[in-house]
Amino acid sequence: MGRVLPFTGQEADPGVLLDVDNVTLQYKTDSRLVTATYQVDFQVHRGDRFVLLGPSGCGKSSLLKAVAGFIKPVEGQIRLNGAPVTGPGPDRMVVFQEFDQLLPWKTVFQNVMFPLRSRGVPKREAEDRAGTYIAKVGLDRFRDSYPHILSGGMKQRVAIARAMATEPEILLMDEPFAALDALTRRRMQEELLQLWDDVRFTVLFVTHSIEEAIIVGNRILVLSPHPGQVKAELNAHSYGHEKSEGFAALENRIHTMLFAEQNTAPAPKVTRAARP
Ligand SMILES: Nc1ncnc2c1ncn2[C@@H]1O[C@H](COP(=O)(O)OP(=O)(O)OP(=O)(O)O)[C@@H](O)[C@H]1O
Repeated sequence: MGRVLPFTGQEADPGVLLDVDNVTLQYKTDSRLVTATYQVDFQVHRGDRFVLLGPSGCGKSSLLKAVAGFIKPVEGQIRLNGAPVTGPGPDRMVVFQEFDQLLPWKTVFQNVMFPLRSRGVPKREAEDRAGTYIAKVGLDRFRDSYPHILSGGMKQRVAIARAMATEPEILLMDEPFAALDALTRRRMQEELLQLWDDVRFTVLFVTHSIEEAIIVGNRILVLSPHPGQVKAELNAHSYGHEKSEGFAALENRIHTMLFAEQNTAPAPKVTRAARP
């Protein structure tokens, strides 16, 4: 549960679930220090489909890992429900790009049950939840199948059902559809939006596809090339797969931000679209 924050002179926004506050992330290797992101700021509200978008190497995955609690910021702080993130926790679940996230010796149903039982969810409740979420991702007929007979898209559906069944505060998705063929990827994006309509979960979604960001996200954080800094935060809540004029305009705007301005230093001033 959220804790009471010390008075800072600013009213905390009660709608904010995740607060990434001035976060710099670095990796130390034997030969050098790599700055992955520099002073990144953003806030995710409950029910947001919040997308981190930027070129390869700008630190999107690093930010997601920091939110998951796998790496610690060298500057700034990450807060969930007002409490600092100090490590992994059951309030955050990650869905990765790889198809081998599932335990190959367990069936679909057992895979979805596994994190529930290891968190102490009583058996009956765990079975109900697993069944519900397997149905929500359309895999009822495959609940007793083993992962090796499933397609890449089906495996990702199981990974999503498994994460959602734990009912985390926030679902963290790291390019979950990037390894799928174009048609399956499109179908998975639609299914994710349907699932969101149904369950209204909060998701932090990493992609380097501008199109995917606009389709999946209601908010898009555009990051500069390495080291990632915030270029802009934009609204994209009203676009689906149909490419309207608005969709194309937003796509062009983001494209210009990411590519045409690549040779200019990241602007210190952040363009932040007001929440609708
Ligand atoms: N374990 C690590 N050790 C050292 N450097 C790392 C490590 N992980 C990532 N980096 C570096 O940090 C920077 C950001 O990497 P990150 O994977 O977060 O970017 P990304 O935007 O997710 O890229 P991509 O879209 O290609 O996955 C890159 O320069 C990368 O080489």
